Amino acid sequence: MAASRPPSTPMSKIERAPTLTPGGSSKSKEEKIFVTVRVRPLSKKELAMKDQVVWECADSQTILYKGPPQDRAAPTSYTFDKVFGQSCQTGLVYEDGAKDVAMSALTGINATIFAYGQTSSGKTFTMRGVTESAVSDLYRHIENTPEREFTIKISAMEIYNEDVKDLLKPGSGSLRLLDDPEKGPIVDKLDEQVAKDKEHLRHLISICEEQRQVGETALNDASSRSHQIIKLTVESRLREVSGCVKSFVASLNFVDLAGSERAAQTQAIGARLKEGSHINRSLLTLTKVIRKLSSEKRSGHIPYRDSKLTRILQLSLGGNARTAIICTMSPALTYVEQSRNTLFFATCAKEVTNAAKVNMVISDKQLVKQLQMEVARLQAGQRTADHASPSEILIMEKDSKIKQMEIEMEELRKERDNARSQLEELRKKMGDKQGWNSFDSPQTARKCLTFSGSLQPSRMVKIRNSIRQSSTAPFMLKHEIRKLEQLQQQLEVEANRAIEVLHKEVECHKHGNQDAAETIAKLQAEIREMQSVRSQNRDAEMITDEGNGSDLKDEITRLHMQGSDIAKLEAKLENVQRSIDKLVMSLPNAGTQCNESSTKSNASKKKRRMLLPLGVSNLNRPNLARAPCSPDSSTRTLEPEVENRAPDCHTASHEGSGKATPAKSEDTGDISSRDEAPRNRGSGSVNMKKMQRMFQNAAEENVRNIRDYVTELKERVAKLQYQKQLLVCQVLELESNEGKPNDMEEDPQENAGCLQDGPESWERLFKEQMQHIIQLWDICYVSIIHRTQFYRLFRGDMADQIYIEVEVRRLLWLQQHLAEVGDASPAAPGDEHAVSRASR
Ligand SMILES: Nc1ncnc2c1ncn2[C@@H]1O[C@H](COP(=O)(O)OP(=O)(O)OP(=O)(O)O)[C@@H](O)[C@H]1O
Repeated sequence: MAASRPPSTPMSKIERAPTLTPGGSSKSKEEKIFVTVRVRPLSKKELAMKDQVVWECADSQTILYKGPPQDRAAPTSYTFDKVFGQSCQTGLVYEDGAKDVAMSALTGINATIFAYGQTSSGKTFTMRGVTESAVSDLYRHIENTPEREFTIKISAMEIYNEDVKDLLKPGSGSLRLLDDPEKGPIVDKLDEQVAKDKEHLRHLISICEEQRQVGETALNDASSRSHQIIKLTVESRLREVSGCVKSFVASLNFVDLAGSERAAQTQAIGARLKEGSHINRSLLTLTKVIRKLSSEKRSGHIPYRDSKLTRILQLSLGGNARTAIICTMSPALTYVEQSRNTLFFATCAKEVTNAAKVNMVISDKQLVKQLQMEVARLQAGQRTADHASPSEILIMEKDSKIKQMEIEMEELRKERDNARSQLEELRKKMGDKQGWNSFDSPQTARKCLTFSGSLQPSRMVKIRNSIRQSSTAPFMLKHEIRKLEQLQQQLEVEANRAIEVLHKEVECHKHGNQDAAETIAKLQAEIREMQSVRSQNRDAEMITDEGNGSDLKDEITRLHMQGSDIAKLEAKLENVQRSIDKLVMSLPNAGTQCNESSTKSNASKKKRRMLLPLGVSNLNRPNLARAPCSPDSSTRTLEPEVENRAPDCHTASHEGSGKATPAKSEDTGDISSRDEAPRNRGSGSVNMKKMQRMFQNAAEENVRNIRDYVTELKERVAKLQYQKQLLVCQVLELESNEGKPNDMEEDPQENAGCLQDGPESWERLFKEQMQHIIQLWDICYVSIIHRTQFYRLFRGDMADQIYIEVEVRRLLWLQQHLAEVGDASPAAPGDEHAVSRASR
């Protein structure tokens, strides 16, 4: 029943109702048509006829039949959303019966208010007041809502004799009805005007009323002969426009129907009769539609299309709109049947359910802008994909390659990190096992310094780096220092032994050179004295070494102290050799075999004197950068197999002299060998001269052998001196680099790989390094003398590897130094200018 209707929305809420968020409510809301009944007062004619008032409003929603009993089946009480008695003003009817629905248009909800009733029941009277109030309220709301911009448009039509006519455009003829898929039925070419303001709208509305077909009937002097529909389109949007803001748009229809009439009562004839016929027919269709819509079985056919009125009002009848129907009726008994029909219609109408929803649209301007942006985006994508210029294609390809390279670089970084971590683990393990800070065996040290590969530029850099790493390692230097110390001691012993043997040989050789013998004896005494001093020093050094290990600086200092000793030894050997040379020259068989070597030896001695031997006072970098002193004055080629090796007595003596080795006879002091003694004893008839000559020849041979042996010792001492110099260079380099970060990454992996290399690899590496050294000699203006000495002394023994590396290291430093002073251009071999520079 209508009694269960929710109360209408107060106007105050409508005026300041919060604006709905666009898109916040697109869901429809079902709502039944709001139906009210207004009973007008008795008209003058009804009063004149003393017609009886038979309808009375019992309350605001109930109307009762108070007249004489008629049809017992007819109800006497009707309830609606609102009933307005004879004294109610139109304002109240609007407020309570239409305003809520009308103001829905401000929030995007379609709204329709129409009046239904018999002719002269007061439909036009009511609708004019309702429309006027709604217009007033619309503009009042607009004025109170400055944040939104509103637009109100008006169009108006009448359905007169089933023709649709434009009330704002008189003479436009009958307009067609079209079905729009979205909007529903629309009137084609219906004029629509924008109301500039409230007055303008009122003016336009008044024009519509003036254009409406009105005719005089018996019941109404100004009877509306058509259905009038004034349509207001209300649009609103926020004034601060953003891209996503949409507008509300809704239609507010004011429908003033023509009244049903009975021809007998209206006494219509002619046109009026025809009009009445159309009116009644369309109203009958409306009634059918309402009845259908109000029935429980709504799924059946709704005859909207049976009349233009129902077609045009289709959305307002059971569709997307809120609808309010004001049914007007006369209270007179005379029209009780028509009033009952109205109440029956109203009763049906209040059962019709609509499904109204907020209508949001994007304005054309916004829509165009949005579409333009979308088109631009699509065009850009299309151009990129299909119509890129050559330069754009190139850039895209580059970008793709860069991305690919970045990916590959990332993979390489990961591989590098993995390799480093694995290497670090390997180092730790090896460090734990053998202790990288202390090499106990020369073999281990040598393996650590092993290189392999070809002498490509990159390989050269690796060699340099490895040299930097390996040759500057303190433990390696210490090891080499110790080795040199041993060699030095060994040479001292050998030299003393050789001198002793020589001395005995000379003493036993009666016709030997007495001066030489004295000289040898004197030297022998000096050497013994030197040995005694060396033994004391060595005892003290051993005490130091038994501690926590001596400092490298101390080591090299001690080696230098020994260096003075070995220099003395070298000088003594020089003297001994000179004496032996004199002795040999005094021998009867002294031939030309010795002349050549002696001549060259003397020349070498002169050269050697021109060069300063390395001493303590030379321990500074510039001096060290010079070519080291020439240690040798002999032309004898030093065989690799005897280098730095203690020769045994047999190998020290040349072939054919082993049987006459003086060492074998030193115990007895006899110059004759034991092998020779029986021979002497068993040959008493032998000519003594012949015997003496044989002894003399043997003695001479011994002397020559001793001379060769001494020469060999000299060579070894010279090499020892040279090695010491290189070690000093390296120690100084190490000290100068102390605390500095290593600017080159160590490549332990490379060294680890070299551990597997053998002598063949070393031979190849030696050749490469020598090529490198020769190149650096040219670059660094190294003297020809130094080159010759180095080339002769280091012939590829693996034990000399460290000195090869040190030479490279020294030359690299020299190259860098010369580059800094701006003179590092390669010199042609034999260039005197170059020689002088490298020797300065
Ligand atoms: N509530 C009312 N109070 C006072 N007078 C009214 C009321 N309703 C209608 N009238 C008067 O009744 C007469 C007929 O009213 P109206 O023209 O509005 O009827 P109608 O239903 O529109 O008729 P029709 O269908 O023929 O056009 C008018 O003169 C009008 O002034």
